[in-house]
Amino acid sequence: MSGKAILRCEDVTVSFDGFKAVQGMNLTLEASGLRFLIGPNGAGKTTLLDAICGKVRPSGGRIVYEDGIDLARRKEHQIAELGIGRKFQAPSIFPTLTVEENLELAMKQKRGILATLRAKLAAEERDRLGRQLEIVGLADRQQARAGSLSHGEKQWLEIGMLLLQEPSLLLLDEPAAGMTDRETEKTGELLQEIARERAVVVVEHDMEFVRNFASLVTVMHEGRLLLEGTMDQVQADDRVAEVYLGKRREAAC
Ligand SMILES: Nc1ncnc2c1ncn2[C@@H]1O[C@H](COP(=O)(O)OP(=O)(O)OP(=O)(O)O)[C@@H](O)[C@H]1O
Repeated sequence: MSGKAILRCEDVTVSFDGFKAVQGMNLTLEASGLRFLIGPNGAGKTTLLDAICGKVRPSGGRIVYEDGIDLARRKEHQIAELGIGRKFQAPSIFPTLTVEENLELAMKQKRGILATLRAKLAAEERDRLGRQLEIVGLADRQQARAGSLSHGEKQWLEIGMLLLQEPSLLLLDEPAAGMTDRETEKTGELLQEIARERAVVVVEHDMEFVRNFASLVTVMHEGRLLLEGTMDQVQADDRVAEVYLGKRREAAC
């Protein structure tokens, strides 16, 4: 691995009433790039993202961000302010507002001002909003009510809203779930694009999606790191086949 790490999970453990959902997990992320996090159900993938964004507190280990900030000691809102964005499966958009208004609100949150929607955006901000609409492919849906968007478009809008907060690290849970094939492809392309300038971690079950868009894959099993590598390496690994792909094959029978 080359480049500078933006995040290092060192021996991270998360317990729920004594049950270790994550146990001694290690993960290093560079400042940019798309990382897929895979593993069978219950492997601890979502819990690891929850620990990084402060939704749950690790019982052991360190989560070191940038130049030595230990996230395990920070509160969820502080972690968000440090530049870590989290997207859950269900989009949290305002359905009665337009696409543009949703993005405006996201931008104002970044400024930390509870301005009304009527407050004029500075020209520079307007440009940024326009660019964001282009990036997430919603330029022609700007005036549409968010509630009227397709499932895929809603997900992209939320990604756009998160990007306006200028995260250095973006964590996403199955962003393409429930999407059409075309939407899934667009989502993969979007993730690759946004991962040029920031670290992006995607928890994913759709192996075809991972195969099409992953360069580096981290496999978790029973709360631990099982393997890290390219999708080819992951697919060729017997342990992965046993714990993950094998289980999937059995399930499909
Ligand atoms: N709040 C909680 N309280 C108790 N147990 C939990 C809690 N959250 C998760 N777990 C347990 O921790 C384990 C890991 O769950 P987690 O959701 O992180 O796995 P996952 O790899 O994301 O799975 P999936 O792919 O099915 O979403 C599971 O056994 C789950 O039941």
